[in-house]
Amino acid sequence: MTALLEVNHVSKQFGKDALALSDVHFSVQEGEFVSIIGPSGAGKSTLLRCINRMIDASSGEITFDNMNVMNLKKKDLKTLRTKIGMIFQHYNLVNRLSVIENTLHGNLGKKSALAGVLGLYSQKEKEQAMNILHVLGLDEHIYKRADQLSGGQKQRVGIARALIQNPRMLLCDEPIASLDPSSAKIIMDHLRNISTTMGITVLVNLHQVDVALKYSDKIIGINHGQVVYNGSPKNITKEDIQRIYGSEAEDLIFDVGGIHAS
Ligand SMILES: Nc1ncnc2c1ncn2[C@@H]1O[C@H](COP(=O)(O)OP(=O)(O)OP(=O)(O)O)[C@@H](O)[C@H]1O
Repeated sequence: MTALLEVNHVSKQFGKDALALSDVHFSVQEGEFVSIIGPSGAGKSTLLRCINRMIDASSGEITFDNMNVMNLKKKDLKTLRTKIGMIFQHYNLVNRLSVIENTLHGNLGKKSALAGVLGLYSQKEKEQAMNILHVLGLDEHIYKRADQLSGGQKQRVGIARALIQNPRMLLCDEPIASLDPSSAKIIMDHLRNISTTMGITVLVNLHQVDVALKYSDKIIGINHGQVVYNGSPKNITKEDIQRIYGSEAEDLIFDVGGIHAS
């Protein structure tokens, strides 16, 4: 396997005092399913936002698909963003548009401004959208307005919108934080399936340690902006969870009863 994403010694400073990321270093292989876990304020969202250049890291180097992310100019930045599909906690759908229109919106980045404004999509694009919605179990909702869907259905539309870009990687920022456990399971199963059967790399921020351990090939544990665990979920120990979560760890260790102290 080759590394699709390399994060080398990346730091992010907000203002004078807030060091959100400190010398963060890890790589993600093509097709891997990687979860980033850590307590609130650890730097998980900041890290994802640096990877797709929603914000600029203060120092270090990020390489994605052989592109030097931190030095990209406008046109190449657009290319980067078509290769990285984003999934958000609050879905970020356009409520008044239908499921298929929201899905097709994922292709806006590849269109001219005029075609985008007029909502001009080819028959091929529409067929691709239908196929993706079918895979995600949304056949019967294709023409419904987004605001008529449940949270779990909305998140599946969010995934469809990301997939239509034909991305190399999905970046998912707390994709199940607003969902009930059964909807959350459906979303995680789809994300895992996307990684396994489509070969698309998945990098996901999660609050739920048990879910991260169950679905991931690799866990990146962050505490106070630093990577304190980088490895297989199979090898993670009670001490590792304590290092990642500090004082919050006791409750979580109870949650992940399957792990044992080293
Ligand atoms: N725009 C900003 N300006 C100043 N400080 C910020 C900004 N964004 C984030 N921070 C700080 O950076 C640190 C990391 O925040 P971040 O949102 O990345 O954490 P997180 O691990 O995603 O937290 P959560 O799980 O609660 O979403 C926090 O101390 C936060 O207050």
